[in-house]
Amino acid sequence: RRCNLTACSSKYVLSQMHPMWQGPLAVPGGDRQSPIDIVVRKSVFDSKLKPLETEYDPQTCQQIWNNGYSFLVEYDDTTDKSTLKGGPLQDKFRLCQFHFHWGESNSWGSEHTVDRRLFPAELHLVHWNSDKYSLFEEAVMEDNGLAVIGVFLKVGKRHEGLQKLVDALPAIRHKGSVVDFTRFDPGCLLPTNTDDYWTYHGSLTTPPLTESVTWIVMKQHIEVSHDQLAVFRSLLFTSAEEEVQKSMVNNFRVQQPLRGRTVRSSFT
Ligand SMILES: CCCCCOc1ccc(S(N)(=O)=O)cc1
Ligand SMILES: [Zn+2]
Repeated sequence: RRCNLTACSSKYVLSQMHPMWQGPLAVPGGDRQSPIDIVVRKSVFDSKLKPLETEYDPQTCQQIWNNGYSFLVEYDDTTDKSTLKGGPLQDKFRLCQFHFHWGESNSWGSEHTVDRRLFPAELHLVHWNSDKYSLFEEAVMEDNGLAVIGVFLKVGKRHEGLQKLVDALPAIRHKGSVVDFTRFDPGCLLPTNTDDYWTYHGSLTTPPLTESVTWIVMKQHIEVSHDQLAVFRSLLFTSAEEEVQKSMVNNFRVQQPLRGRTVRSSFT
């Protein structure tokens, strides 16, 4: 693993080039990077944190595609039809896509950890602040531009709602493949209890790693079956033209320094 440490002033964290898709492990001046380890006993209960309010319209679901890092289910975010508000948020946020991160084995794969505990996968529901901005691409550059809900996946019973998505994956095995995907309610992927969560200010976990995300990490996980997760691993990082096919696994970023941030909890 090549790591060209650059000379670093106090302002710059050590920058290491990392192989594969992760890009730089840290960005110059990055003091609110994601993901992080959530140290439960150091999180601070905040009674002002409200319950999450999600209103997702399955009719806004459009397509599912393999972008070479993960697979994304994309929603029509030209109107306020699928929205998130409440929780730690002051504004209304529009759902634009959801995707997952997972490992090559069930022992790891999540991006966030809880007291260093790794989960086999993690779901990210990505929303942008439609009260303040008019496009995701605009919001992604702003401090309060994005809100991402993180949900941990555990291996257990089969997730009936997920199966429609799993059945679509063979059609998008290669990087760049897109297929229509409609009438999918992402609410079915949320845990039954959405009142208990941790929240902190962080960043995108893939390039451009911009520090524009209010993270909302659910305390309660969802369960998916071993076989459902195995289909995630049948996806490929590589496009159909490339000679060497690489299976899409371990598409997670390593935990980043907390840099003095406080993680708040909505529960005691
Ligand atoms: C200007 C184009 C940006 C494309 C990248 O968008 C992203 C990247 C990462 C995440 S994640 N893993 O932190 O939820 C969410 C959205
Ligand atoms: Zn993600």
